[in-house]
Amino acid sequence: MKALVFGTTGQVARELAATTPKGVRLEALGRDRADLSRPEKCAEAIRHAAPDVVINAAAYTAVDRAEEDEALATVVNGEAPGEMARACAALGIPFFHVSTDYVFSGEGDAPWAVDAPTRPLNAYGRSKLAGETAIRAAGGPHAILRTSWVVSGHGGNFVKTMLRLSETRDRLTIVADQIGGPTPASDIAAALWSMAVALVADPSKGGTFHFSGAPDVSWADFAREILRQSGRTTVVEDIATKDYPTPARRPANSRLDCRATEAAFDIVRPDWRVGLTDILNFLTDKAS
Ligand SMILES: NC(=O)C1=CN([C@@H]2O[C@H](COP(=O)(O)OP(=O)(O)OC[C@H]3O[C@@H](n4cnc5c(N)ncnc54)[C@H](OP(=O)(O)O)[C@@H]3O)[C@@H](O)[C@H]2O)C=CC1
Ligand SMILES: Cc1cn([C@H]2C[C@H](O)[C@@H](COP(=O)(O)OP(=O)(O)O[C@H]3O[C@@H](C)C(=O)[C@@H](O)[C@H]3O)O2)c(=O)[nH]c1=O
Ligand SMILES: [Mg+2]
Repeated sequence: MKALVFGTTGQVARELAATTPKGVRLEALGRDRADLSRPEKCAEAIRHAAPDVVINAAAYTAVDRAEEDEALATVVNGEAPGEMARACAALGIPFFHVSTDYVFSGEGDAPWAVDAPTRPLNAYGRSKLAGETAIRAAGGPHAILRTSWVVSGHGGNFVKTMLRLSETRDRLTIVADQIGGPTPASDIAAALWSMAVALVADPSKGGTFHFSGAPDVSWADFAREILRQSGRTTVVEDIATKDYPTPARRPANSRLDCRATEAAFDIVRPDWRVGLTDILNFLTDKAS
């Protein structure tokens, strides 16, 4: 089986490349070979590679920057995945895409079901929702995996931010009223590979799925566990979202109901505290 992956440098893209299963031949395209700001080029790349399955792991992920740059975010996160999905539909091959908890409004405290109404609060969320809609409209076999709060040893993420800030500060103020599931990129890659193998065998298994790490926590609790596991003495103080103003609004409730993913693919929510230990070990080894 040949898999074409969009993205080489991102958190999920790197883990997909590092964990390619036996029997899968991977071709990964970076920005130099497939720029998502040029959606038609991405479709052309799919036709040229003639893969058995396509996974899109590239996206415009700068949430605050997207507020001023919504047009580009919408091309990259909305139009490009739509073009990719149409190219895959024409070839009759399954298309895999990663989406986000930020398509939801964050109301209430119940976990969001896959078919719960979407209402993004920010430009990034709107652009990701546009991608979901375009993929479904393409009409081919596909799976959209919504995940949240992605972390890994690579790229920019909350774990690395907390480690960096704790180098110079004894006290961090972190929002405690946004709740969600931190998700190691390595677990997302494993889920995507299982789903890819399953859908190539049976394309009717597609749809929209949720996948996040457990347990659900606040960013403040997440920060405390990062610092605890790294042996740092920096203290985390809970603050409210209103006391941490940012250009983009973020959902208060990012809990994802992942039960349908377990039922369809036997993929259970991973304990992110275990993945976090692996990430911290990786970063320590890299530094020494
Ligand atoms: N990060 C998170 O917390 C979450 C992410 N997601 C989704 O998961 C997926 C993977 O995210 P993640 O691995 O964290 O992403 P990263 O932010 O780690 O990396 C983004 C990737 O997209 C690439 N990219 C950005 N713009 C373009 C472009 N115009 N053309 C080609 N490539 C481009 C980047 O390439 P380059 O290095 O060249 O810039 C990079 O490889 C995305 O769909 C994201 O929306 C969902 C929930 C949470
Ligand atoms: C650095 C810092 C952040 N925060 C808050 C801001 C924010 O609410 C939260 C997390 O900050 P981040 O900048 O990592 O958040 P953000 O980049 O919005 O993370 C999101 O990225 C996109 C791509 C997704 O799809 C989401 O699932 C989610 O992971 O922590 C503090 O309260 N104090 C701080 O010192
Ligand atoms: Mg971010």
